[in-house]
Amino acid sequence: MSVMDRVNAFGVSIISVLQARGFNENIIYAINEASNPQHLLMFYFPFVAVIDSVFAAQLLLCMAFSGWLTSMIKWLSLSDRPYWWVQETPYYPHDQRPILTQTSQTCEIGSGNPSEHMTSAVIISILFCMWMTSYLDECQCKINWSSWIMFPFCFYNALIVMIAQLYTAVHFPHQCLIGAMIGAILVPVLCVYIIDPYIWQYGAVSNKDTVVVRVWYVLSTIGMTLIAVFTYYCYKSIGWQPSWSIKLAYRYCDNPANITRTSIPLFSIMTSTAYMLGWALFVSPAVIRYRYFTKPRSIPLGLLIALLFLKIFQLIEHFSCNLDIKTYYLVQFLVTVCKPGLFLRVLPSILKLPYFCITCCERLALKMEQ
Ligand SMILES: O=P(O)(O)OC[C@H]1O[C@@H](O)[C@H](O)[C@@H](O)[C@@H]1O
Repeated sequence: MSVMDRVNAFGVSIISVLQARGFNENIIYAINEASNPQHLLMFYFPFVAVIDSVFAAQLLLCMAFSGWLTSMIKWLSLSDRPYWWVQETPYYPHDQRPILTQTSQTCEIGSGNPSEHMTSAVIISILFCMWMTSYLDECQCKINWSSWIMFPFCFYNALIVMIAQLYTAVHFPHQCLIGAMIGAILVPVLCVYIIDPYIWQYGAVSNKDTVVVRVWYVLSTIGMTLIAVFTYYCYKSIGWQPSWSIKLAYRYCDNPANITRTSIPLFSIMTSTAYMLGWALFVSPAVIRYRYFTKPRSIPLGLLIALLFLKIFQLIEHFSCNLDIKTYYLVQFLVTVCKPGLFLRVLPSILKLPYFCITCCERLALKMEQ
């Protein structure tokens, strides 16, 4: 028995205890959906962008980079998920194999380590706390005990998502902990060394032309894409089957209709690099002009337009999902690259339009009166 088998078996015992205890499945499903990395970028990001472009820019890069990193680690770690491991492993004697209940969210098809849901949950929690702290500072509401709320908030958020992930038998506990750790390390590193210096123009980037910095970011994204492609073909050349986990998922998933093509690491890498490219192309220090305290801006109009954009993306998704897989990926890639431009450049400018029109009308009326 390997150490990994023992760790996995310990995880299966925890999952069995949770499943035996029973939870409200609708709440568990909602928690998993709310921490789904694709949903965070697809739905949270546009609405966060309406409120605060700096928060949105931080969220976008942290999520995109973590998507790329976790997918790469998944490829390298080649790790199992509980729902198929219990049925495959020789660890248990035949008559003592535990039975894990499967739900409609169990059949994830990528390899299991780390949990991307956990990374996303930790990222959004920490960023939200950072944003809240800055908001309270701005409102002169310096609350000394804010850290007493913020840290437990992040911790309980992570714990709730971990329980939901374990309950659905998608991950082992250690995979959740590794996912959480990645999120907790990535946010400070990316914010302190990349995002904030660029947006607030301090440190090494402050002496450089924005265009030069942007070119560097684009080249970095291309480099990361090449690393992913290189890893993929290196693996293939040594006889690794990228589809190994997909085959296991189809073999052991009770209802294969629950398997979605967007849950494979390749799709996650494609969307992550597209978001990073969009970030490199469209994020600039100008995003500080559109923050929660910036006036005058019409937030209801912003929310409406964000909904409209989302509807358009849904339609594109609807029509492109019948295309062959390569064209589908290409369409998704192009749409994803444009999203940061739409939500961080176009949308904030539109929010100022009603006030601009009112000011123009007032000036015109004043002139006519004179
Ligand atoms: O590693 P996890 O938490 O199981 O997440 C895997 C995948 O889960 C899917 O539900 C998401 O749509 C993907 O974006 C994600 O890559």
